Amino acid sequence: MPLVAGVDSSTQSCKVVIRDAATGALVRQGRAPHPDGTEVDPRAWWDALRTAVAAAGGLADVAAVSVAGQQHGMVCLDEAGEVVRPALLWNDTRSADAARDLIDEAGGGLAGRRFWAEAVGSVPVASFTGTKLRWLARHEPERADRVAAVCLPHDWLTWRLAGAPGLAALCTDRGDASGTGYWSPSTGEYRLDLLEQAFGRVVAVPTVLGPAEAAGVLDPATLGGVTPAAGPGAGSGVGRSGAAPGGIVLGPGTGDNAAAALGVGAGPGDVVVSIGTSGTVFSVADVPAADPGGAVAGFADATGRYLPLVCTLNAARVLDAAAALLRVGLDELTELALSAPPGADGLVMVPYLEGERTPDRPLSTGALHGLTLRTATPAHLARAAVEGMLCALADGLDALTAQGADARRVILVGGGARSAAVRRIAPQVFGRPVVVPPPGEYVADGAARQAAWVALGGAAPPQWADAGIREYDAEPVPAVRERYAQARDRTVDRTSG
Ligand SMILES: Nc1ncnc2c1ncn2[C@@H]1O[C@H](COP(=O)(O)OP(=O)(O)O)[C@@H](O)[C@H]1O
Ligand SMILES: O=C(CO)[C@@H](O)[C@H](O)COP(=O)(O)O
Repeated sequence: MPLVAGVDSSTQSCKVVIRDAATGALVRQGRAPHPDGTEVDPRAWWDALRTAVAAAGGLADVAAVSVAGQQHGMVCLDEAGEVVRPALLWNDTRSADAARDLIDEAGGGLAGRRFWAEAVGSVPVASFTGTKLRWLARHEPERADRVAAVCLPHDWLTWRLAGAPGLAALCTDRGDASGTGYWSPSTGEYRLDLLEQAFGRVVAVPTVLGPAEAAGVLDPATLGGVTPAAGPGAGSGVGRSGAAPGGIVLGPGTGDNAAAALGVGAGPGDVVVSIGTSGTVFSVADVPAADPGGAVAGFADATGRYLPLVCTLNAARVLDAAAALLRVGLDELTELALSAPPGADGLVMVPYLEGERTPDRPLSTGALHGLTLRTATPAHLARAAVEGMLCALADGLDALTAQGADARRVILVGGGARSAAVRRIAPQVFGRPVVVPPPGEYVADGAARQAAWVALGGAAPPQWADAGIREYDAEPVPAVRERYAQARDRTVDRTSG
């Protein structure tokens, strides 16, 4: 059976998995770090992809590869296909004013938000590509003048794998297109009028492919010296082993959350909570969402359906920050958090360390409330960090269910789900059991499953064996969320200095 590769080019790193297309069995994998920051030269992602592919033993023996990536990042290209400026990422909040302006231009207030929710499924926030284009047009007009095409991180990487064959060859998928702010999940069409409104003129945008439509063929020269397979089970040259005679097919790819939904096989009644750099809460739906309140983004998924999603800017890094503050590792942070009582005796952390997207408070800062001599301990702080991060996600879960999501099962994934404290405290905060698949790369797995769908054909992605799940249940502790609700609006904004 052929092998397939899935890539997750996420905020903090690039991960590559090679799996058996028919069974989904993991054959080999690799990873490489990304630079820090909310503004990144896309060439750094390309270098990381090459390194991760090499660490995974190369792609010589795979039949198809799909790239999933962090959503929304603005990658601007000039006529020659060169990157115009470092990409502004989903967690870069400099375009918050642009988001507000776009809402105001549509009538402001609820009317403005309703307009956007109905037009493109989501109310603009600083994360979305269209607001970043508005920021570019306003703040860097000379660079803006050079822009001939705009695409997203996964679109650009797929295009590079194809050998960067001209701007007309750029392509994307429904899932990632739905996070731009100028593509409508309900009609399946670009809203070039809204792109023009945001940027001042229309530029080239990627063709939106169907869920299992090929994006082209990998140009082996692009991976240079890292293509030859080196790992166990690897083949020995393009066109040999499982690779298709016509070359390695490129799948359409998708946004990382849509890929995670594919990777965990999310179905009716499932809500996925992902704790990575972002915290996301989402489900797969048969009808598009349009939440004028703005908490739920009405994205599309990677199978032809929809992916209503709530995203916070502050998730796994809240734990990283708490560990750094306490000068402990993540394992010790877990031990500390679990040694404090639920509710941390009233210590509450509002986790807006990077500003916040949901609720829309791009300038906010984090806060600690309830400090007393009793709660001024490392254990209380560790517990408050885990609970505060989870309370923000629980608010997201409420927003998603208010939009009609059926949350019979919460599936917890992402780097933060590796923390035993997160796994054990989540049911107390969410008020329902959570299931946790074995630690893995579910975004890259979803991309691999899409690649298998492209390689094998068929009306639906191939069924892969369930990785097995572990259920965590605990008595709900409503007081934790009640106390958080008292605290979450009491934060100060960051100063310009
Ligand atoms: N055992 C652990 N406990 C808590 N956090 C962890 C643990 N292992 C990894 N992480 C965190 O997970 C994050 C990376 O998760 P990941 O889902 O790969 O993020 P992203 O997809 O945004 O790059 C890092 O911030 C890392 O510190
Ligand atoms: O902006 C969103 C979703 O709308 C984020 O979920 C990004 O897609 C980044 O994901 P991670 O790197 O945190 O997985």
